[in-house]
Amino acid sequence: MLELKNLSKTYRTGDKALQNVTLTVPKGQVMALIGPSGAGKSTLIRCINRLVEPTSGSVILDGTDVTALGSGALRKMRRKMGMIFQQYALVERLTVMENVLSGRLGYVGFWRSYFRKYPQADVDEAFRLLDRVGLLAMADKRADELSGGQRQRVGIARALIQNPRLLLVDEPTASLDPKTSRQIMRLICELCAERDLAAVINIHDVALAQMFVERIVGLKAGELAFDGKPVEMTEDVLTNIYGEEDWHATIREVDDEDAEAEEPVA
Ligand SMILES: Nc1ncnc2c1ncn2[C@@H]1O[C@H](COP(=O)(O)OP(=O)(O)OP(=O)(O)O)[C@@H](O)[C@H]1O
Repeated sequence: MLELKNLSKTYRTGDKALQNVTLTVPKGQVMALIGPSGAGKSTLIRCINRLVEPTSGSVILDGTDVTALGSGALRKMRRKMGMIFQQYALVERLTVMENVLSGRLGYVGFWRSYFRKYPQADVDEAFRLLDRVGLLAMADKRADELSGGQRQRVGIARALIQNPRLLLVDEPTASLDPKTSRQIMRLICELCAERDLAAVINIHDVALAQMFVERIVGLKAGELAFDGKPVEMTEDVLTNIYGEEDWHATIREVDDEDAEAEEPVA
């Protein structure tokens, strides 16, 4: 469904952030992207929706070469890619509902969105999504009244109201406590499963990635250094990606019972 072919990015500064990255993400697959700071994870995610222009190579989504699109077609294509950010990127003075509805901006006309006159179907869907992410009672609260975990749930609902085919998720749990981080990862993975949505999740926490996703890709200095299942993530693999350390405590013995024992999101 998503294909990256020899994707490379060299910034004007000469930094080779990505070098010949080739990988395919099938429909419905949730993939975690790990790697040390500066390995190119954010660059890769941003090259997919061309917030960063790749220097060479291509990004194919549902058979369309995203890298070849003009600006109008790119705008339409971006509707298919929901983005979830580390710092949530909410409009603080707007309500939870308004923030969720802003995910429809790519669909409704300028004046309609300017006057915040969203179609009733969008409003109904926003209520459904808020219910699903556990925030229905908060629909009228201002974003700046929410906790980090609640903000990220709004960010998730805003990405989903776009009705995307792919979720691009940049460090969704970096600002959250360990329990909330698990809840957010679980929610993202459950929603992807419910909607047969593919996701690329950029994440520093290797154990958290192992706990929830089915595939982990490791980047090192802009190149693919690992592509496999969570159970294949050994200490040697981590040493290759991050360098020499005692990785024993980081690596999690993954088994299905563990994942099932987690309590569901309230
Ligand atoms: N706008 C930019 N201009 C120049 N160089 C950049 C720019 N953005 C990133 N880089 C460089 O590209 C490389 C990859 O950066 P990137 O942010 O993609 O890594 P990352 O793996 O996401 O790091 P982190 O985990 O710290 O967010 C780094 O060497 C970085 O300095």
